[in-house]
Amino acid sequence: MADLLSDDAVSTALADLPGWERDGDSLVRTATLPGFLDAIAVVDAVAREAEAADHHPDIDIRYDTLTFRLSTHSEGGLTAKDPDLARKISAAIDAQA
Ligand SMILES: C[C@H](O)[C@H](O)[C@H]1CNC2=NC(N)=NC(=O)C2=N1
Repeated sequence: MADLLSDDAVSTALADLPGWERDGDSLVRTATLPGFLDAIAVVDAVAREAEAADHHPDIDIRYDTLTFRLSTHSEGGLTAKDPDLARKISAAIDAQA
């Protein structure tokens, strides 16, 4: 169980998450990596973080471009788990870019 974030709390979290935007009940980031294998390396790193957190993003893979979408399905919206995983996804992108 995790509390839904208020609109203000979401805005505050986004101020610290360059590249991420709110889309309704989701946080979304698209990133282009140097190539396909770099993109897959990011997906692999994110998969490990997601398993550790028991919180899983939707991931769209288009050659060298990844789109991550985060929401807490069990709560029907955004919780602290979403910006927490967004930070880890951004770190994985930065490590591979
Ligand atoms: C049983 C397990 O903890 C739940 O299904 C988890 C797994 N991963 C999840 N990921 C996301 N994004 N939202 C959830 O509500 C969620 N629930």
